[in-house]
Amino acid sequence: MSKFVILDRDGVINEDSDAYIKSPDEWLPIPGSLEAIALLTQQGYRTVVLTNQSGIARGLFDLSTLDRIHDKMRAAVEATGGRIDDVFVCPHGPEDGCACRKPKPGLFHAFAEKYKVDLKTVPAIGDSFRDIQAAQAAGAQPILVETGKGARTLARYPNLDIPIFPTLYAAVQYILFEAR
Ligand SMILES: O=P(O)(O)OC[C@@H](O)[C@H]1O[C@@H](OP(=O)(O)O)[C@@H](O)[C@@H](O)[C@@H]1O
Ligand SMILES: [Mg+2]
Ligand SMILES: [Zn+2]
Repeated sequence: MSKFVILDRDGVINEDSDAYIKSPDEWLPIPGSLEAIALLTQQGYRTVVLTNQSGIARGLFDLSTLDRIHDKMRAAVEATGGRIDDVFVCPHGPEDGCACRKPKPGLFHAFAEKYKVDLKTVPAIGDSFRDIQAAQAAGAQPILVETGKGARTLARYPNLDIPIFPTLYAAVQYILFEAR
């Protein structure tokens, strides 16, 4: 039985921007995040990314640019000894009423269906409140990191009853410790 970890992208793996990540050049890894994914891979975990990319619907970048951003992300992770097994994207905007834009759980359901996984066994690491909401709606195990928008999330919701860590690396160490 494969062990999975779900990661949000912007603000967890790479630096986020209020102006969106619109090109491969704007995609910059958060210090320690590539090493955190490598640690998961080396410990036998499969890593999937679930990400809102409303920049597509907003016309800020197109799907081929998003593919090039993800090519850069995968290459950077692999160069550090890790692997990203899959990426699930919501390309829609807030007004599109789709089922896949977090905080809705549609991306989680698409992942669980494709890999035949029981989501209650899967940690889901994010920086935004909507990441936590989507994980809870899907029955996964939400974890907040304070990178990206995480510090803002924690300031706005100081009483979150979920594991909270300063970085992805710290969150991965917690996951590995809990699983021993
Ligand atoms: O954190 P993930 O899900 O990987 O991606 C978030 C991005 O799609 C963008 O999501 C936007 O939210 P709106 O989509 O405009 O509400 C803003 O928060 C941007 O700053 C952010 O870069
Ligand atoms: Mg994020
Ligand atoms: Zn969507």
